[in-house]
Amino acid sequence: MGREGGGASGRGRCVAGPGACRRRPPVAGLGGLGLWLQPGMADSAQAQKLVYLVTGGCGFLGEHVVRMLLQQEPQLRELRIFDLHLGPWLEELKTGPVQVTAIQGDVTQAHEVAAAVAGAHVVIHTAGLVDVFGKTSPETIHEVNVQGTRNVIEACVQTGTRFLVYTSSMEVVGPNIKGQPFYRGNENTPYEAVHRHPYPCSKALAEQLVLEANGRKVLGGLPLVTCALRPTGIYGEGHQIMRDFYHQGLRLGGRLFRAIPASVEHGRVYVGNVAWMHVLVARELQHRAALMGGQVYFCYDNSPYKSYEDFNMEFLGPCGLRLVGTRPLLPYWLLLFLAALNVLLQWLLRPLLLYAPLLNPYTLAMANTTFTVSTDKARRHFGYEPLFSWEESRTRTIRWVQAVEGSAQ
Ligand SMILES: NC(=O)C1=CN([C@@H]2O[C@H](COP(=O)(O)OP(=O)(O)OC[C@H]3O[C@@H](n4cnc5c(N)ncnc54)[C@H](O)[C@@H]3O)[C@@H](O)[C@H]2O)C=CC1
Ligand SMILES: CC(C)CCC[C@@H](C)[C@H]1CC[C@H]2[C@@H]3[C@H](O)CC4=CC(=O)CC[C@]4(C)[C@H]3CC[C@]12C
Repeated sequence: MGREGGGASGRGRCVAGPGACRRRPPVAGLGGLGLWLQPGMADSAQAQKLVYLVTGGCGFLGEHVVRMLLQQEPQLRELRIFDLHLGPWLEELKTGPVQVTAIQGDVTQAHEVAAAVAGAHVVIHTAGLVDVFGKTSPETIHEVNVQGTRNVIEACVQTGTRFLVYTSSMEVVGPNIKGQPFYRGNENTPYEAVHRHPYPCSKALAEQLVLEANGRKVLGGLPLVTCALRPTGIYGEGHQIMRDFYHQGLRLGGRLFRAIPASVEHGRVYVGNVAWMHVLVARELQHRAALMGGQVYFCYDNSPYKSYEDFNMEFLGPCGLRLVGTRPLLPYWLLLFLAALNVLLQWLLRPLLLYAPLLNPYTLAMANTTFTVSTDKARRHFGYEPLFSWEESRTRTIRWVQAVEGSAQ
């Protein structure tokens, strides 16, 4: 099979700023819901010899990757979890047969990264600053997402780690600054990937670094094998924005008001499937380096194509919320005005407090631009099939929102 890349390669320009799977269905969830098997229940008959490092392992996606590895990767001997903030839930993982090593560290500190990477066979680099709300400065976003990734690559090269999986994002491709739709596109669909916002700029630069590092000689002389996964909007247990929408709906008397036309499709993927794809890719990269090295893969599953708000209602509806209106209640120009006002308020209030509402010109443009993915590249290259059906993904997410509600009372 020839190399694939091309169209939606995402090696976009930043126009401003700095830039035969063994399936074991998880049975219990995150955050004490007990939706997963106990750690280390992977088949002990298989040789446990590999050391994995997950950066950002205490984040929304990272926690799912960590739990999925413990459950689905039989070759695991040691799992290192590197994060700026370590979660208390890590303690419960330390009782299983796999050695779980929690490392509090900062990806922007090259020596901390090198110490964590030394001796690891595989690195899954999910750590990143996900900020499209203006909470952090563009410089900090660049430092964490780009310099942090550079540090991870250099650590692999210096210490002899050969396999690196990078969590990129659909945002590396788009939506672009022109708001052009990307309708059911794949990794080769032509699209003008031009960004202005610091977050997509940083993800595009970091992805480029990772892909360009493929083939570099690591300590010992063997080549580094890298690839990048590009999730669309991730949802599922632990999704902070879903929680915010839920609480906002409760405050508004069980109602949310439609802001986006129902016809705008937004790509979404369940966190368990994104985690599963990371586990599979990390495993198969070791066997299919020639095919998979230097490649990008969108993360996809069978979640339906819907608008951002209609999709959220799949979970918030069964939790008692209602989306009011079949069309946006406010005209687009007014939303844009309010979004611009929020930017002004953010700037004015900065010396006093951090004002970072969901609505700003960037998030409005994101939510208002069709961006959906339809591809089978991951299936063809490494046999990926979603581990969770849409029904399971939906049920798990609803259960989690209900538990959030319960714990808030
Ligand atoms: N949430 C989403 O919809 C999507 C996320 N992604 C990517 O997935 C990755 C994970 O995102 P989420 O889990 O949503 O975010 P998150 O914020 O929940 O997790 C990121 C983790 O990285 C850690 N981290 C941040 N700065 C760090 C630093 N300097 N050193 C060490 N650790 C640091 C954080 O403490 C956190 O635990 C990110 O790289 C993000 O760009 C990609 C597509 C969609
Ligand atoms: C009130 C508004 C009219 C609606 C706001 C919705 C927005 C907060 C979200 C709409 C699209 C989301 C982004 C999208 O899913 C792609 C993403 C990929 C990432 O890598 C990180 C997260 C995000 C930027 C995601 C963030 C929230 C939205 C902008």
